[in-house]
Amino acid sequence: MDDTLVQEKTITGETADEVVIRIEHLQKSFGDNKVLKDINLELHKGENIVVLGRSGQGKSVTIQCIAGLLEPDEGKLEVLGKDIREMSVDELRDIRMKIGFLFQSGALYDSMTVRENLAFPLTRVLKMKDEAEIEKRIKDVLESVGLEEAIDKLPSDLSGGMRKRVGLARTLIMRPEIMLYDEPTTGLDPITSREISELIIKLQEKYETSSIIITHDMACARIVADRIVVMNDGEYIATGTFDELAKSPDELINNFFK
Ligand SMILES: Nc1ncnc2c1ncn2[C@@H]1O[C@H](COP(=O)(O)OP(=O)(O)OP(=O)(O)O)[C@@H](O)[C@H]1O
Repeated sequence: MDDTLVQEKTITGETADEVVIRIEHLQKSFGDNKVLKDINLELHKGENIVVLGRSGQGKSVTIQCIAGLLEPDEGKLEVLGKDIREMSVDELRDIRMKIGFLFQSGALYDSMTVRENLAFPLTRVLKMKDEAEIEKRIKDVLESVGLEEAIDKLPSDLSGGMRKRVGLARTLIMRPEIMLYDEPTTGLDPITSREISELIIKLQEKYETSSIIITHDMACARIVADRIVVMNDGEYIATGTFDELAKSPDELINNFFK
């Protein structure tokens, strides 16, 4: 495909489906460091977008803005139909519950068993009290990630891949509508990485989430991406499918696929 076509194809995608995240002219600086210069993106319901870009380009900063962990300086950032910058504290808290954020580390509590790690967000955040319902949700989500047998184990008893699965389960147990993944396969061997990538797709279908996935793992990108956006110098400079971008004559884009 002609690269110009890829470049000109709108970063906002082409379907008229429901938009769950709409970003327009988003900017974010840290002191003199202008990290996000002009970010524009639409994530549609059920879509998986992968963000590629060299280190330090602002990929994580963008999703931290979406998750409400960082405040943008300028621009529009609509999540599930409402601008995050205009939300009250209560609205922001409600929207955060609809966003699942999977960090690189998975961030499990080491001193808690898998069951306790999974119960924690239900009792502390959702304020659930019905123990039978809590146990049901834990077992259901563990079955989804294929880890029923690990329920009484501590994170230290699990492999890196298993910890990732528990991290995924802990995010999904909140039944988020949107999933944000920051390098979900980092530190895993290629086979486990592939298993996690396939699991991401399976879980997206089961829980009907829409996702933004930051990754440097091109095998993961190939498996999970409906669409890829390439970030450079504070902007998204191109979008397309894996195969479209892989054929781009633009060296900056093409380099990711070598
Ligand atoms: N909380 C913060 N305070 C100050 N500077 C920050 C903060 N968070 C990120 N930055 C800076 O923003 C820039 C982009 O960081 P970011 O982590 O988003 O990059 P990235 O594209 O995700 O990189 P990588 O692929 O290495 O994870 C970096 O220069 C970083 O130092």
